[in-house]
Amino acid sequence: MTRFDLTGKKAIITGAGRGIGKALAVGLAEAGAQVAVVSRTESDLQEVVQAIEANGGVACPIAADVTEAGAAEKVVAQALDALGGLHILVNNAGMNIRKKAHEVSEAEWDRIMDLNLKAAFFLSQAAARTMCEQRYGRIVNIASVAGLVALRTGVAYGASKAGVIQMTRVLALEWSKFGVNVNAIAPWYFRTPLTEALLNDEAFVQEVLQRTPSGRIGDVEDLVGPTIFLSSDAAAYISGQTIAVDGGMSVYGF
Ligand SMILES: NC(=O)C1=CN([C@@H]2O[C@H](COP(=O)(O)OP(=O)(O)OC[C@H]3O[C@@H](n4cnc5c(N)ncnc54)[C@H](OP(=O)(O)O)[C@@H]3O)[C@@H](O)[C@H]2O)C=CC1
Ligand SMILES: C[C@H](O)[C@@H]1OC(=O)[C@H](O)[C@@H]1O
Repeated sequence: MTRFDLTGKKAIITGAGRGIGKALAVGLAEAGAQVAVVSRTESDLQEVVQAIEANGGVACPIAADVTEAGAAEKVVAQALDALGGLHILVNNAGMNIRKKAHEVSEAEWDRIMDLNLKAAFFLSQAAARTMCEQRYGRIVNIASVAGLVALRTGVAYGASKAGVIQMTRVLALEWSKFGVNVNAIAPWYFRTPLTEALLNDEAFVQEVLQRTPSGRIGDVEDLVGPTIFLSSDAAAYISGQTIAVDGGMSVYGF
């Protein structure tokens, strides 16, 4: 078994109904993990489960709104029941409402924070009870380069993702001694339903490419390898880190 093999590992991936989370769920299953896929839309989840099973993998759907009170405990309990254990949590579910700072409402701020940061924390807290007790766990938080540098994508979103990055560091400080490593991935633009409208505007795409040394928009497959790595034994001594998967964007000075 190679150090990147996830055979025998049980994983929860949130936001796995489409976009990045769907690619991560399929990828972790291909690497050997049994996966619980979480989102609100059951039909999306069934499609992902069928795709994983068609590849010979094991998956179970958990339809849930992770921002609901008590959802984290329920999702983790359902995954433990369905998979018989838990080793990996990928906090991927996230959303954005792109507004200038003058225009952001309290309700919009709360919606973004509730999903991107609060839900990720309480799912981590619920999963870590099992992970710390068994002295093994991998938590991978999907942040954004918006949490590292200032983007035009909105202050609430950027603050939520910066919060995810700092939450990653503090949870790593508390839980690494139990063999529970907590890391984050910070993507730049990838073509998904979340960014479809933006990336259908060729002028906007050209602006993105001008800030991207690699010269291309990310493909969701570019995120699968780094997520498998951080979920695997190969990352046994890595905790609290954020890996920018951004084509070099976050280091582009001038
Ligand atoms: N695409 C990009 O360019 C980038 C994305 N990211 C981050 O990557 C992550 C995934 O983004 P992306 O794949 O583009 O987003 P999508 O909007 O394409 O997919 C989001 C997924 O999350 C699920 N979801 C949304 N709200 C909830 C909820 N309340 N409870 C449970 N599941 C929910 C959606 O399913 P449903 O609606 O059925 O619940 C869907 O499966 C996010 O955290 C995003 O911030 C970061 C940088 C760049
Ligand atoms: C790179 C950002 O995270 C990107 O910006 C957006 O507008 C989308 O919300 C993506 O998350």
